[in-house]
Amino acid sequence: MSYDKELTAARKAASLAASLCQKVQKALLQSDVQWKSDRTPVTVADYGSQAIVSFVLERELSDEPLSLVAEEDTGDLCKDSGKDTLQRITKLVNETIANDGSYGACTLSPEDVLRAIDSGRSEGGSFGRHWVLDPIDGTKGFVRGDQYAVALALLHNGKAVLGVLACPNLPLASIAGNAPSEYAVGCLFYAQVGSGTFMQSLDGSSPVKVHVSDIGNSEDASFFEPFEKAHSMQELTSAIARKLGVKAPPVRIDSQAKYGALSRGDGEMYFRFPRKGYREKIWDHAAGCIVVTEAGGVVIDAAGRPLDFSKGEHLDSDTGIIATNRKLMPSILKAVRESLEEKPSSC
Ligand SMILES: Nc1ncnc2c1ncn2[C@@H]1O[C@H](COP(=O)(O)O)[C@@H](OP(=O)(O)O)[C@H]1O
Ligand SMILES: [Mg+2]
Ligand SMILES: [Mg+2]
Ligand SMILES: [Mg+2]
Repeated sequence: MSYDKELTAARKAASLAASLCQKVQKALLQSDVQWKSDRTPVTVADYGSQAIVSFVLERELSDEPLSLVAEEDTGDLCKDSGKDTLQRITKLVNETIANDGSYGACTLSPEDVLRAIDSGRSEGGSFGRHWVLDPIDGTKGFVRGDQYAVALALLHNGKAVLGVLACPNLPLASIAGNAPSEYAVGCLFYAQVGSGTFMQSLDGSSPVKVHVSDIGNSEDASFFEPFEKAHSMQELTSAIARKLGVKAPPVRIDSQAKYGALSRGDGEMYFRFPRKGYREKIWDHAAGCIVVTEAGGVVIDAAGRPLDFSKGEHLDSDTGIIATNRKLMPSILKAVRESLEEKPSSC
């Protein structure tokens, strides 16, 4: 089955949302950053990006009802204290749509923006088609001026069938070994089931097909992990790396840009071991997962099972998530199993 039409819409939606985010990141005011009840940050760009993606998908795929599972909701924007923020978001969204030019003189009211953001309340599930959106994955990286990604995937009967990652701050050249890059930044990765993974610049250079690294000896391999210490147990990942004889230091960057970098072979492994009690969300992995698997990689949980996106907004991965190539997977799983057995249970 082809998802070409949906992929074209998704690439446009993610690119337009990324242009809104780039504009905000350049002039980010402290007042643009709020803290949600779960003590994680959200900015006008997270909301604006979600509104843009929802608007574009509705317009480009108007022949089917939109089912969107997305991270943000309008709870805080509907309060009196959210009025100014909503105005700011509405202005950003309308400027972004006007700059794009392909939707004529269309302008959204604040109520339209609230509706667009709240179209992301679908539960998803194992039947039918559901879009999955993280409007800014890596908000902490975004606020810090580092890596972040607009991550959009389509699930069909619980399986990711396409994924797009817009990574505005990711260099077009390899970031292997944290290489400082004087190259242009801004990558768009996209993949459709059975058709491989492609990368182009955000300003639309011709796409190149990408493939994960072919390195089969873990001593020659390097790994990505979250920048935020709170998001993954670095003591555990360094124990795993030691067991594998990895010499290179970890490359720590925010967001699913890690999946993008891995899909083009900048590194060979991505380890993510959240602390006990944390439940992963599907929007943090659906797009990155298919970008890596269509590039010839594998994405599994610590028990070696593929990620299951069919159970609503949560991923019930076992302990941690690993992305790598087929050659390295067996030795990684062995090192993970041994390291988990040796890990003090307090972590
Ligand atoms: N304690 C925790 N453990 C693991 N992941 C967490 C976490 N707290 C937040 N996250 C998730 O980590 C994501 C960022 O991934 P990374 O750590 O690879 O940059 C965040 O996405 P958002 O920034 O979209 O909220 C958030 O969903
Ligand atoms: Mg968040
Ligand atoms: Mg996220
Ligand atoms: Mg997010």
